[in-house]
Amino acid sequence: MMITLENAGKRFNRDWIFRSLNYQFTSGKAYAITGNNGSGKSTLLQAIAGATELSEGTMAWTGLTTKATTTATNPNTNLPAQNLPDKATPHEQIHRHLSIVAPYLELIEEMTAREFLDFHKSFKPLLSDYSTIQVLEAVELKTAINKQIRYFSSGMKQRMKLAQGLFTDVPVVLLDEPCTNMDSAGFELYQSLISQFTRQRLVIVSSNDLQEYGFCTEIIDIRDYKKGGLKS
Ligand SMILES: Nc1ncnc2c1ncn2[C@@H]1O[C@H](COP(=O)(O)OP(=O)(O)OP(=O)(O)O)[C@@H](O)[C@H]1O
Repeated sequence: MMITLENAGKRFNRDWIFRSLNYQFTSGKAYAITGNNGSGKSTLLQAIAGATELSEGTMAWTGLTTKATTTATNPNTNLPAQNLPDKATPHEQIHRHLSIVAPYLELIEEMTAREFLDFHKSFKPLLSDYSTIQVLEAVELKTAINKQIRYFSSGMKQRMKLAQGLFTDVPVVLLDEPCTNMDSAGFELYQSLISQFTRQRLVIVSSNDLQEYGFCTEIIDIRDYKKGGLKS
């Protein structure tokens, strides 16, 4: 699958956050969005997620396969359904195909770790072969399985967010400052999880910290897309 930005721009009031951004993100690759504080990394990530509208240009997700049966055919061509031309996913459905880890997305503090993951998987399945317990084990939170999230430390909450983000069965993983509040063991865990669970997916990391985005092969410096002023 692909995410394509064409002539994309976003502004808040009179300030352009980014502009004239042409870019194609493809499955199986990892991308980093870098830039100083307030430069627009999170804004770009939210635009890619379809959570914020662009002010100009377009953003399209194409090539997402709906699990067609082998007997389904295109009535116009009689070819198997998987040969149908790529159709852009409607923006209101994009959220179904992504997981996002971000400081501004809160956990449900009244729930225990187990309840939270069970609730989450009723909307989006976990990676096959992973039970709630196995996911919590993988992020080293098994001993906190029945603890309410409100009593978690900030680093434990971040591990919980990573569990939700990386173990959800979706093709696109968006990570905004994914190691916020993590200690050195947390960074190591993050890097190990990334190498195990993101290989076949499209991953985009918004960060200034090489420990968070060092595995990415493509770098987008948001400061390269600042040209232009207010169009009148
Ligand atoms: N809803 C909004 N309304 C107005 N301005 C906004 C809004 N959201 C973000 N901004 C502004 O857009 C700019 C980019 O913010 P953004 O959060 O994308 O930056 P960032 O690069 O992710 O920053 P940081 O590294 O500090 O997380 C900032 O100047 C911010 O104040």
